[in-house]
Amino acid sequence: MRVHICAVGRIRNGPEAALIDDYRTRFDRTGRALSLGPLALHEIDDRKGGWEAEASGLERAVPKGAVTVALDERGDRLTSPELADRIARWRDEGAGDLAFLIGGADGLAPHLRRGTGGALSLGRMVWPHKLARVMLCEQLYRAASILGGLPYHRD
Ligand SMILES: C[S@@+](CC[C@H](N)C(=O)[O-])C[C@H]1O[C@@H](n2cnc3c(N)ncnc32)[C@H](O)[C@@H]1O
Repeated sequence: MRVHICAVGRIRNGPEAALIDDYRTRFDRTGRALSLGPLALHEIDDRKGGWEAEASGLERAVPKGAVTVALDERGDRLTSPELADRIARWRDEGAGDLAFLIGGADGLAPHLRRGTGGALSLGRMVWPHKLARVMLCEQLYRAASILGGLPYHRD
């Protein structure tokens, strides 16, 4: 199952880019034996068009038929093993693509705040979109390490 992050805003250089690259590489390496990945990033321009343009950019970036999960602070608060279980279930049910959606400064348009795979919260506080992307990449790597039986996650 291919995994996608469709996110408003561009991250070029800096600490967030380095962390995202690191977790993405680790996810791809660990996921290969688990039929997970690669992890693709799709960035939507946040400089023109406002909310509606961002929403249609996100919709265009999502592969046809993908299970979609919105990142939203009002979403489901899962443990890391619960997220890993959900990802394994979508994979085992035959989903070809899994796409996570991250909004920009104004958040996701209301109709995108819950995907076909629900909404995922990283806690009740609001994080900058760049940090939300880093945290999601880390949780994806953590999920792969849990499913692969690696000693990275400790309860
Ligand atoms: C700066 S936040 C936007 C906050 C905006 N006020 C809202 O109502 O969504 C940018 C994006 O980061 C993600 N994000 C921020 N905090 C989050 C959290 N606690 N859980 C899940 N996603 C979060 C969401 O995708 C959000 O659209």
